[in-house]
Amino acid sequence: MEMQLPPHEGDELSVVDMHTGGEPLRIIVSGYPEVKGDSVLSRRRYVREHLDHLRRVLMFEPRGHYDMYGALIVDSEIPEADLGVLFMHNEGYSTMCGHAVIALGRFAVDYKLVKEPQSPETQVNIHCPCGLVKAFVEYSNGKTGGVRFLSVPAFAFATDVTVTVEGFGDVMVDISYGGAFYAFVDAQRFGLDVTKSRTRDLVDAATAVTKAVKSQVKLHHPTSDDLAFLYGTILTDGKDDYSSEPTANICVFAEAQVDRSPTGSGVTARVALQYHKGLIQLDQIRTFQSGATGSQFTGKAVEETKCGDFKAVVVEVAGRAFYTGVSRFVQEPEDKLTHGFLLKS
Ligand SMILES: O=C(O)[C@H]1NCC[C@@H]1O
Repeated sequence: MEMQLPPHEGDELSVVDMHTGGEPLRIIVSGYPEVKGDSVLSRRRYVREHLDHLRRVLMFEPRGHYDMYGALIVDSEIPEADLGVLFMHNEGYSTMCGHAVIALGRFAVDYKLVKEPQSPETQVNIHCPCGLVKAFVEYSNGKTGGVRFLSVPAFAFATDVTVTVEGFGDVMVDISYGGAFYAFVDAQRFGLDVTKSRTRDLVDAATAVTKAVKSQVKLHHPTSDDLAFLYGTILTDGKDDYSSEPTANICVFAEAQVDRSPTGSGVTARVALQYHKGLIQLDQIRTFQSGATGSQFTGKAVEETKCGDFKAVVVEVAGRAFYTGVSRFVQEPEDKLTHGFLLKS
């Protein structure tokens, strides 16, 4: 049978679906109207104000689900960028997404968004809302493979900050930036284990921390106010001292959304924190494992730098993404649920 849709009205939205370490990435390849703006950050503001209905169509049910993640390719104002990108999730638009960069690196080479691919690696410069991220995609015999990327300057924002968390009392957190801000807490503080506890319990604890930090700590980013917000909380297994063994974490971001991957921007922020605390040296590789799926990324600090007055590091994160399919989505005018919905949790 030929896979054609019956006659329908309206524009189609076409996507390529991938996953990185189990975390979905829906890459929107056509069907979006023009995204106005003179910078990637202003385009992020534009989609939030004018095109948010399309995020709900593509991320929410019946086409997506509570934990769906998306990427919209846009123009970049940086001449060396091969592409600009906006990230979307269940609550809005993030500023950095490492699992998406790993998938987009492969996608950009496979879909010819970069000039002549090079072996053994092809460089893809991806302009994320947080800045330019350089991805390096394994390429040989016409096939793409694993991807590593170099982060924007990442820095420990504050360590040992006490916040009062509803249901848990005073909790000490570290706050670090890896293209987005995260709060970090050892899951043992809540009597939880990131690899064994029920996901719902981990989400409840992490969400309570996020709420507390958002209301009790004022964040600041040296280059833009658009970047100065807490994206989520990462619960860890506390194994921050250098070891060749993997260390596990689980990231709860946006509106209690759970990352299936080890979280590329979270690994970046966690490496910056470990480096700041003197627990790792430059070029010392650590393996980070997702508490949700067991999938792994590696991370290492490769260079000292500055971000405003903060001492920062460039972090290299590596992982692998896979294609899962392509879809063409339509919206039938009579369909009352066409605009997307989420179940109340
Ligand atoms: O890998 C990452 O950085 C992301 N994954 C979902 C949440 C973060 O944006």
